[in-house]
Amino acid sequence: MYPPPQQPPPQKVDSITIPVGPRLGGKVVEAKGLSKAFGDRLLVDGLSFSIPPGAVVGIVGGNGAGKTTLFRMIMGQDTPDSGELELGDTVVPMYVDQSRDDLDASKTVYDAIADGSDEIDLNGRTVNARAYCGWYNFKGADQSKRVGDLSGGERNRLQLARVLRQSGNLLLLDEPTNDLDVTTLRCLEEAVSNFAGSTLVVSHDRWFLDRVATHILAFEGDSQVSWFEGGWADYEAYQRQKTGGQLQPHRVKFRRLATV
Ligand SMILES: Nc1ncnc2c1ncn2[C@@H]1O[C@H](COP(=O)(O)OP(=O)(O)OP(=O)(O)O)[C@@H](O)[C@H]1O
Repeated sequence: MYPPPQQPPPQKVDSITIPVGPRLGGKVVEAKGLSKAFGDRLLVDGLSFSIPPGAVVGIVGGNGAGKTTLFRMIMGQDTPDSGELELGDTVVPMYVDQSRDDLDASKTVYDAIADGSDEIDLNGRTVNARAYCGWYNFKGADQSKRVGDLSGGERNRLQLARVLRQSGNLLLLDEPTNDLDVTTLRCLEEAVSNFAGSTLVVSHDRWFLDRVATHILAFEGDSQVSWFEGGWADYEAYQRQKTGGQLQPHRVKFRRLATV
C-alpha cells in the first residue's frame, strides 16, 4: 500500500496589511439623486446608494462609463451637477488612482516607498521598510530599480505600496489588478477582505470581484447605474435572468441631455 498522496504545502507569501484609520460611523458614502454629465453626455442620472461600513463594493461597467468620475466626485476633485454625495464625518479616504503619474521617475523603488526612513509606521505598527517593500513583491535588487524603468505592473504595485501606508478607512482602488503578478494579487485580495474600513474597487477582473465584493455598483449603459446587494456571482445570475442570458453591452451608450 502506498501512502495517500500529500498536498503540497501552501506557498508562503508575505501578506499585505492595510492600516485602518479612525473607526467608521454608520454613514460612509451616501448618494441621493446624483447626476453628472460632461457636455451633452449624461453619465449618471439620479443615482442613490449608501455604502455600509465594512463593505467591499465592486464597481463595474464599460470603458468611459463614468466610474473614475464617481471616484473623483467622492474625492471632491469633481462636483455633481445635481443631487447629493456625502461622506460621513469620520471618513478618511485613500485613493489609488489609475494615472500613477505622480511618481518621481528618478527615484529608486525603495526611496519612493520608504520616503527616507528605515521604518514604516502603519498606524502604530512599525514595519522595516525593506520588509514592507517585500509585501508588494519588491525584493532584493528590485528595490534599487529606478521608477522610470518600471513596467506597468510594477508601477501599479509601487502605487499600491505608497498609498496603502496611509491609515484611512475608505479605500478607493481603480483597476488595482491590472498586470499584477499572482502573488501580489492574492495578497491584495486577502488585505482587502480583512480591511476593517469600506472599499470601493473599480475592476474588470471578474475573478477578483468574485472573491472580494460584497456589493456591486454597475454602470449598465444608457446612464443607468444600479446598486446591487450581493457579490459578483449573485449579480451575474441576476443579470442573466433579467436579460435572458446576455451580459452587459460592450460599448457604453449614453443618454443625451435634453437641450432647451
Ligand atoms: N473633465 C472631463 N471633461 C470632459 N469629459 C470628461 C471629463 N472627465 C471624463 N470625461 C468623459 O466622461 C466619460 C467617463 O469617463 P470616466 O473616466 O469616468 O470613465 P470610466 O468608466 O472610469 O472609464 P475607464 O474604464 O475607461 O477608465 C468619458 O467619456 C470621458 O471621456
